[in-house]
Amino acid sequence: MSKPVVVVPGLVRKDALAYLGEHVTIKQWTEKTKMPREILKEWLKEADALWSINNVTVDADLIADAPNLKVIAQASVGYDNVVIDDLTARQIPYGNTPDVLTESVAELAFTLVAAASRRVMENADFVKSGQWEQRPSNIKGKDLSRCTLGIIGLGNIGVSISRRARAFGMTVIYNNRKPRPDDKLYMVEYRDRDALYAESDVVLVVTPLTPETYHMIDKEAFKKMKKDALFVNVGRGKIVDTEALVWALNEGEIDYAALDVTDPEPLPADHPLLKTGKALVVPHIASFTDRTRRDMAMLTADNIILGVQGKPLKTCVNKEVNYKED
Ligand SMILES: NC(=O)C1=CN([C@@H]2O[C@H](COP(=O)(O)OP(=O)(O)OC[C@H]3O[C@@H](n4cnc5c(N)ncnc54)[C@H](OP(=O)(O)O)[C@@H]3O)[C@@H](O)[C@H]2O)C=CC1
Ligand SMILES: O=CC(=O)O
Repeated sequence: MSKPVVVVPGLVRKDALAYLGEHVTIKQWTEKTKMPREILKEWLKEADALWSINNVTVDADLIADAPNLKVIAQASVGYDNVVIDDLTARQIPYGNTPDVLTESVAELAFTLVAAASRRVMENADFVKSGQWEQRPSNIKGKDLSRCTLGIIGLGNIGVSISRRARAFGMTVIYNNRKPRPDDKLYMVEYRDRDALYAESDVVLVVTPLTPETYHMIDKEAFKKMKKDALFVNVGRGKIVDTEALVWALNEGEIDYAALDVTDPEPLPADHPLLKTGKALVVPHIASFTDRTRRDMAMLTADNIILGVQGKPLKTCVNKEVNYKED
């Protein structure tokens, strides 16, 4: 019997691909350029599974002529490039990779908080350029132990960030659409969004990107933050209105930004955000450690292998169509 066919429309880790290849036939786009959507649609006509990647919009149109598709999986927690309802309508389970990256993402998020609060990058640059003594005296640090961290999106990653913040002596408040019944366990207190902006020295966003969170952080939000607030985003770039962020930094509505995610991505080197001189930006690396990327890729491969066999995925977003154990 021939093996199921899995389409991989870009580069993914070789070790996970080798493992996947023991179970299925892989059809991979290996060009450096993005796979044209029409070619992907053509390949999907014969496919049993798709290993999606975040620059591909996965929707009803993409899979319209793919009658054999049994599963789609991607190596990320966020699935804002995927129209889940379109897959559910076709009874196709979608696997993402929660949990395995939580600690790595929290570590990077807290690294941004700590580095930005002491302006580590700028100060290191003064040393490198021979300006140890000439560094401006207005670049002062914040004592995190005297600061309140406001986390918007206290989910898996938010909780993990809150633990790190408490270890640094920070007070932690949070906002979700509704309070968590277990929040006392984490020693964090719920606030509505406006109260969180008003009280926080550090505002950190780690929600998914949804129609509700798109541009949730806009001019009005920045106006409600403290003038010396540090703003951190590890959720998705489009949760923030980037123009409003540039405005807020230039006008002194907030003090500084530290970002793992931006809109656009990649952020061009001449982008006005970088010209503010008040932003620490890293290129979407929060889960980028060798161990974690391996775990994410292996979990994706497992979800695909299970899916093509008609078995329940390990991690499934649209659980209502996840296959049932006999
Ligand atoms: N930078 C990076 O490399 C990475 C970024 N991410 C991003 O982080 C996101 C969160 O991941 P994770 O913690 O695992 O996910 P979870 O689902 O565990 O947590 C998401 C949290 O966001 C809250 N939330 C959702 N919508 C809103 C809203 N409108 N307002 C306020 N809070 C909201 C949810 O609470 P409630 O439902 O009660 O509102 C929940 O607590 C991902 O979706 C992804 O976009 C994830 C991994 C890596
Ligand atoms: O951005 C990364 C993710 O896992 O989501």
